[in-house]
Amino acid sequence: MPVNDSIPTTDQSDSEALPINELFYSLQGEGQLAGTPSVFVRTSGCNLRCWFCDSYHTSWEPVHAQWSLETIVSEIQSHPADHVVLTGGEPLIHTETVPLMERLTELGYHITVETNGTIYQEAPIDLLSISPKLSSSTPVAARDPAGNGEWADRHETQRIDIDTLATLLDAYEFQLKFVVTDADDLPEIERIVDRVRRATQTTVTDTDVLLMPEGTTRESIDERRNEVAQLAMDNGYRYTPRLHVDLWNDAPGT
Ligand SMILES: C[S@@+](CC[C@H](N)C(=O)[O-])C[C@H]1O[C@@H](n2cnc3c(N)ncnc32)[C@H](O)[C@@H]1O
Ligand SMILES: Nc1nc2[nH]cc(C(=O)O)c2c(=O)[nH]1
Ligand code: SF4
Ligand SMILES: [Mg+2]
Repeated sequence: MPVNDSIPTTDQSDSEALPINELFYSLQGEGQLAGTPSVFVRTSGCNLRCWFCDSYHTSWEPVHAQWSLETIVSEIQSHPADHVVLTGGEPLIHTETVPLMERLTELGYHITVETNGTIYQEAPIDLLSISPKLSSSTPVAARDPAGNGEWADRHETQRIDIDTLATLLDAYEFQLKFVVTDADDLPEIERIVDRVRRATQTTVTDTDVLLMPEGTTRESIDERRNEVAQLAMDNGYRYTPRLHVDLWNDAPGT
């Protein structure tokens, strides 16, 4: 999934440039702000390797061009939205996202950051959409999309960092958005939420916890939607759709 070739790439000495995989205008498909017109800025590179990653070309096989802060901002301004979603890959591995968020805040944008919750950056973030990764995301050999389980140990070691999660919750408005593959994920979600509650100063209500069905196509979401909705009801958690998948299936740039 290459980036838009018509955008000039910057020279490598630009200290605020970012590796951009794609930038597009859509409706926020997930979480509390689902349905909100938003510009998505997708950085490339990730410290984890979920077997199901729906952004394969930012994690398993990164593809990107270096875009200057000015280019990113002017591309954002070309769309009729006042919400920006910074995602990836893992956007917070890049310190250059901080000046970008500062500039966007000066311009009056609402900023959501989609993150796996393993990295803290101090930045003007309006909603931190944290998606802590469960053991069912680990790329064991049988589920490895690119190799033979070489990433499994590293992913397993890094995917949950309770202290960082607590720091993030204390710093930002947040949602905790878990990708659910089946009912076996629920005990682990409860354990993580319980550990985070004990580590943070911030109140985490059950409706701050969102369950989202795993799946990148209408067919796969159809298979899980009702089971995940029922699990949300049974536990008092919130359900979130994947509205973009319902609307546009797996079309690029949506
Ligand atoms: C590609 S990730 C990028 C942000 C960050 N690395 C993270 O994982 O939160 C964006 C969102 O898509 C979710 N996601 C990725 N693959 C998915 C899949 N196959 N089914 C459902 N959600 C998925 C992630 O959990 C996260 O909430
Ligand atoms: N429409 C739409 N909504 C989204 N919400 C979070 C996304 C992401 O990939 O982070 C995403 C995405 O890729 N598309
Ligand atoms: S943490 Fe996010 S970007 Fe990284 S592999 Fe998992 S879903 Fe993909
Ligand atoms: Mg996505």
